[in-house]
Amino acid sequence: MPCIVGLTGGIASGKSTVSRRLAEHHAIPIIDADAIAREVVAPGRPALWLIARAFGRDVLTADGALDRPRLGAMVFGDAAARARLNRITHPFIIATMAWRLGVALLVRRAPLVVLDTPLLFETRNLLPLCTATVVVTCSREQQMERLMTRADGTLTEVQAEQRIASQMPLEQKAQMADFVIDNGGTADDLPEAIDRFVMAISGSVPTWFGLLFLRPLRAMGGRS
Ligand SMILES: CC(C)(COP(=O)(O)OP(=O)(O)OC[C@H]1O[C@@H](n2cnc3c(N)ncnc32)[C@H](O)[C@@H]1O)[C@@H](O)C(=O)NCCC(=O)NCCS
Ligand SMILES: Nc1ncnc2c1ncn2[C@@H]1O[C@H](COP(=O)(O)OP(=O)(O)OP(=O)(O)O)[C@@H](O)[C@H]1O
Repeated sequence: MPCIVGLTGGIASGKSTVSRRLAEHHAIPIIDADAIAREVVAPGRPALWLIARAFGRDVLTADGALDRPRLGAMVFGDAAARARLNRITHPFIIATMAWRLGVALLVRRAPLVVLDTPLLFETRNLLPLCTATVVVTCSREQQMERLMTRADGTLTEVQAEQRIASQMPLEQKAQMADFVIDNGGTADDLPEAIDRFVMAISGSVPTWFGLLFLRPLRAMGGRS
């Protein structure tokens, strides 16, 4: 029985860094919601047309692509606008993720697949599929600092704070998860924490337990 791990965290807490090591060092297939979220809004795709209809043609660049900074500025400080964007994009993202999960499990016969999903606990759409969940954590100050550094001057402090506030608090996610990868140390500390997690997931959560107990519990909205 394969194991499907839902990987999540807060914005800039280190999910992609963890995913990269899981893929490169442990050969685990990763299905990356952020990457798919970009694919489904590529020029010519129906989601982009729906976004332009809902938010106006101003959210497109001169060459017809999505103006991500502009749309980001519109949705991260406005819950209603964000919900509207999520209603458009999430069905396309979920369908693509489910399809790729099917390919990884049935065609590639992967024993373990990771769904890298920032909003795993917020939307709960993919939670019923997961046999285990893991959250990448760090402090709020580290989140701010990493987010600002990565944005390289393109985000104001207020915008960075809005992005953090648009997600469930990281401590709450950590409480809901089966596993936590602490990324509160340096980048050099992280590989060891990831490898410990891989050992734990390979040994201590029998998939039958996840499928029989954790998944139905999550589907009912209960805590794992
Ligand atoms: C608003 C958009 C255009 C901003 O693009 P931008 O390039 O600045 O950010 P990027 O897509 O790289 O996302 C960075 C991080 O922001 C956070 N984030 C993205 N979308 C959302 C959202 N709707 N709600 C809360 N947090 C979000 C995630 O932690 C994500 O990892 C883009 O994030 C988007 O289209 N979001 C809607 C799709 C979505 O929900 N994606 C998240 C994965 S399901
Ligand atoms: N332990 C660490 N110390 C310092 N910087 C780190 C550490 N871990 C990751 N980073 C850096 O922090 C930034 C955010 O990391 P990463 O992109 O992995 O986060 P994420 O959770 O995937 O972000 P997002 O939610 O935006 O997709 C990156 O620039 C990364 O190089």
